[in-house]
Amino acid sequence: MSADRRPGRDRAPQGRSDRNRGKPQNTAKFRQKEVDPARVAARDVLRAVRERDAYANLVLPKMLRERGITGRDAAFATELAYGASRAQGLLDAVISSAAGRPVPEIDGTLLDVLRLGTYQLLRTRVSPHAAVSTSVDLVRAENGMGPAGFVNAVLRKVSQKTEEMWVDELAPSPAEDLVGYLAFQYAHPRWIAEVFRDALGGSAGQLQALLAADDERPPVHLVARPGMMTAEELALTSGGEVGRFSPYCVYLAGGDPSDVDAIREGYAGVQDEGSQLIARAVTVADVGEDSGRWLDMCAGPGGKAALIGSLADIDGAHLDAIEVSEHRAELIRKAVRDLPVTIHVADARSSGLAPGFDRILLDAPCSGLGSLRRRPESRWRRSPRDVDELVVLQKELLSEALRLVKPGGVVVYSTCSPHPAETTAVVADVLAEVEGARQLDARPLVTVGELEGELLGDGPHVQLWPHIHGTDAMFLAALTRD
Ligand SMILES: C[S@@+](CC[C@H](N)C(=O)[O-])C[C@H]1O[C@@H](n2cnc3c(N)ncnc32)[C@H](O)[C@@H]1O
Repeated sequence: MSADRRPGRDRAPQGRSDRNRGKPQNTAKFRQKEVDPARVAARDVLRAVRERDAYANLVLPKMLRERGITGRDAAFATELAYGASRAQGLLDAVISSAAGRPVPEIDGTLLDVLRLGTYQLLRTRVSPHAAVSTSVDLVRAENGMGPAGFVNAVLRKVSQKTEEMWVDELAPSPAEDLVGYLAFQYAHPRWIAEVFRDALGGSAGQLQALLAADDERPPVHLVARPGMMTAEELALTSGGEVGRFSPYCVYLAGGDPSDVDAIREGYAGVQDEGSQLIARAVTVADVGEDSGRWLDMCAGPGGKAALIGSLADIDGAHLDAIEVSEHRAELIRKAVRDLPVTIHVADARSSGLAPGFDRILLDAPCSGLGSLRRRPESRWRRSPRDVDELVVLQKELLSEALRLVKPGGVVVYSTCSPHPAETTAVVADVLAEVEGARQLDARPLVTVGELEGELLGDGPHVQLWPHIHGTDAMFLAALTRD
């Protein structure tokens, strides 16, 4: 067992000076108290993320179900686990300053609780007393009195300043390093803020609005499956509001989507409105005579394949869906049940499928920098190197898409990333290499509802943004070949 994983009671307590070691501790002051299940669950999620590289948005719902945590407790656990995961960089800087040591020198199990406590102090309306005392209770129950004293001291120090005061004290100066300041303030790694700035054309105001939107809890978007129910019906039965752009979209006001009857019955699903627009774009492009051969080249877990499959069903078309991972192919099978979709577990660069498709979606594997809101911890796990590897794959997949599409057919290239290296640069490089390939204006393909004019930019591609469109930062380009 590594030193880091040893149970707390075996360790020298952190934060106590050597002088105090071995002295009897004041047990009356720290009487054993039961900690509420929401905070325990949030602490356990942070631990799973830190120790096992788990995904918070997969671990938490399962944990809440297994422990029977519902209603307000579930909402509080979600706020704490996701909020503390998203804000990790900011929280760690504050903790490190208050503890007087770098975060890697703090025991992981204590750090999880310190992050939760600091999040409550800086970013929630929980009273400072409750934020500190429940954190101390959590640590005392598991690690003992000494570590509980350390956590108590650090959090008391954190509680002496507001978030704004900590940002002023610890962030780079906005006059000298505006991107660094904004990245710190809105809890993003600096390199990601730089990528966003470049994708936004350098505007500091836009960057601030984007980082702020990306630092919020995202709205839940539902999709009404075409041919099964309308968005109006879904809005009525779910208590949500019909979306501004996608004709299938409903904004859920709150609550758990799995409580919505239409979702349980398979008439609706959870899907970002931007993803809905991209799936729809594939089906509305002009391809001349449509023989009904449609292809989704990177289909797992099947959100867009399910929407395209529903529209193919209405149009009498058929969708082939390729996915390299068997596990994710299984998820597609569940998503497209009863729809005219054939799943192929294969590498889409060499699937063996015959060319001549009318419509192809290449929703490429990407860094996911456009959907950081939905994957709370992911911004702290990504690195610029991830992007370099993905770009090679994205270009190979797009070249293959252009080989598989019929002359005059359409290839929609999309990413849930606004990173210029994964979006415009991939398209430009492939267009330069593939003879007869051309870029189309993608804007008419997503001109729907209130989405038109300035909201669609200068073309020929379309970039959606959380702070402008309320969607994930999805990119789409439309290509064809002679
Ligand atoms: C961005 S996701 C697609 C999301 C999907 N369109 C949806 O809406 O649910 C990219 C998918 O491509 C798959 N993938 C990665 N490399 C691939 C390859 N060479 N061939 C086929 N699929 C691949 C990944 O496993 C992942 O499931």
